[in-house]
Amino acid sequence: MKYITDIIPSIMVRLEREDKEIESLHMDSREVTPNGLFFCIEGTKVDGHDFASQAVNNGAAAVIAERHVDVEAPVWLVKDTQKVMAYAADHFYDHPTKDVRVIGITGTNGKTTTSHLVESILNEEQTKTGLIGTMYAKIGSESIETNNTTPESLELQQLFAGMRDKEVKSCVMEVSSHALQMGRVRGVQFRTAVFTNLSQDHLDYHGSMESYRNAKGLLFSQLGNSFAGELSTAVLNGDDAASAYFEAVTTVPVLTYGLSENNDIYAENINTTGSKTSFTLHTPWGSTEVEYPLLGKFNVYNALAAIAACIAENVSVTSIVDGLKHAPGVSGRFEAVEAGQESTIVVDYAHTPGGLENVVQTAREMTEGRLYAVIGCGGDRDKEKRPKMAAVAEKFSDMVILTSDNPRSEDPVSILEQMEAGFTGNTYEIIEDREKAIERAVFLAGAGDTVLIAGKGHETYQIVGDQTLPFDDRKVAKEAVRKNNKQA
Ligand SMILES: CC(=O)N[C@H]1[C@@H](OP(=O)(O)OP(=O)(O)OC[C@H]2O[C@@H](n3ccc(=O)[nH]c3=O)[C@H](O)[C@@H]2O)O[C@H](CO)[C@@H](O)[C@@H]1O[C@H](C)C(=O)N[C@@H](C)C(=O)N[C@H](CCC(=O)O)C(=O)O
Ligand SMILES: Nc1ncnc2c1ncn2[C@@H]1O[C@H](COP(=O)(O)OP(=O)(O)OP(=O)(O)O)[C@@H](O)[C@H]1O
Ligand SMILES: N[C@H](CCC[C@H](N)C(=O)O)C(=O)O
Ligand SMILES: [Mg+2]
Repeated sequence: MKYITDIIPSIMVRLEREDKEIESLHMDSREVTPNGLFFCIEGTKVDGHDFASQAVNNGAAAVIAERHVDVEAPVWLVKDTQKVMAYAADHFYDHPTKDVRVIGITGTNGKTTTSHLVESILNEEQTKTGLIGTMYAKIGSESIETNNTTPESLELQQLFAGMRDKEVKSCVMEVSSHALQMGRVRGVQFRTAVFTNLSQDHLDYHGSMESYRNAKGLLFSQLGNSFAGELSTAVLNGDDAASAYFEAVTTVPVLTYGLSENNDIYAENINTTGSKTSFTLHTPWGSTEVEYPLLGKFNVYNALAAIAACIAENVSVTSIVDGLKHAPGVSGRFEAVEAGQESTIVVDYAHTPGGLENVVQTAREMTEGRLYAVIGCGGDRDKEKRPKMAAVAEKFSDMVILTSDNPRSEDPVSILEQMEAGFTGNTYEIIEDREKAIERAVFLAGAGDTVLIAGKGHETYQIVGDQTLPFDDRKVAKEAVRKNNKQA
């Protein structure tokens, strides 16, 4: 049991307030339980202030709001409920990140992949680690469903508290630019913060590349001395121009990684054999050979980011080498689909021009025959990336099939027209139905050819309007091979 004054810094409160004992924190009126504290959040669809009375009817002891709401319970007025909620959650759960070391990863692409590499390395030394990201949250081997890449603060701090209770020593997490901008991670004590890369995404939300970058910068500007008095570390991709900004906004020591020798940590002699990559790793403390089961230059960066983060976390070189070697493939990231077909079929999560460029190039390099790219762009997301993704796919493939990828509330045909504007030639087809688009590519591809199906990766659904329908690129591709064999 805690009092409101125990969890809300007084400086954030605007007017006098009546203290209350509270047992739980809520941002959804429908989930409020007796003696809960309800935070009114203005969302994109509705305004939480309109649900304050429902929250009180459900037993809320008090309400935290940005403006007056007419309810039979004390109302505490604050400037920004979402940010106050983040601090309150950290206090409510008694600062879990004091005990759980948090490694935060931000950047446009590579967060999920890098976090899994870090997890694999940490598991060499720790029996139970935590992970929070796009696909799920994990406490040891227990997987917990999440909605967002970086959950809202209440869910996030609850996850950290669960980790602390289960004696998790370290947690690696993806920190999205949305989360940084909305303050979901305020109060989180990051020990190591990692930057992967910056390229275009989410301009619908951030407005410009500069404010997108600045949002990511919040991870580095909020780094400082940890509760334990230890220094935090900023791990930066020294080959990416945005790192100069992150270095400028942080006060903590910086460790850089990349392919150029100017970096503290860099790779040399990169080699690919079968499904494995190896390189010579150079660090200020010595050199060693590493090997891991991922392909592509972009994954060299992800491996280096994971290595640098683990060096910052004092993990031994032996564990780093072994952890990378034993790293499992990440679901839906350059995942090969095997259904006995003659062609190579790869499912990937590239959903930005930068991500797609890397992955199409990697597919091109490993393809002797023709490369077929099946791509789409999400609805209710950055519109500017649509023609750019089409252009990038056209540049490196022999044929592009444009199709739907979570059109959400938008007209799928209009999304496809916006993508089509990016083509300069005519080696493409437009097949709105994703299943048919995949079937078409599988039908066209023969021995030596590759079909790259990008955009949905691990997703097992297609969001059309407000319906979430089952859809898994891997299953559909397998079924397409089966149908194709039957017809032949
Ligand atoms: C734009 C955005 O970030 N939206 C998030 C937001 O939802 P919303 O704004 O639609 O909320 P809303 O439905 O309008 O409701 C407003 C408030 O009223 C409350 N409410 C609502 C109804 C009711 O009856 N009672 C009630 O109290 C809601 O609980 C909420 O507190 O709050 C939800 C709960 O935390 C989030 O799940 C949701 O993320 C949605 C799913 C989303 O798509 N977010 C994306 C843009 C996002 O955050 N992406 C990033 C980056 C991904 C990447 O890596 O590229 C991420 O971290 O996931
Ligand atoms: N370091 C990288 N540089 C460029 N592209 C990358 C890199 N790593 C992965 N990609 C591409 O981006 C896709 C998504 O990778 P991943 O899921 O690791 O990124 P993410 O940052 O977690 O994405 P999200 O923003 O959706 O959480 C991959 O499928 C691949 O195509
Ligand atoms: N985290 C990204 C994932 C995009 C995946 C793609 N399949 C889409 O729906 O646009 C986003 O929410 O923008
Ligand atoms: Mg991710």
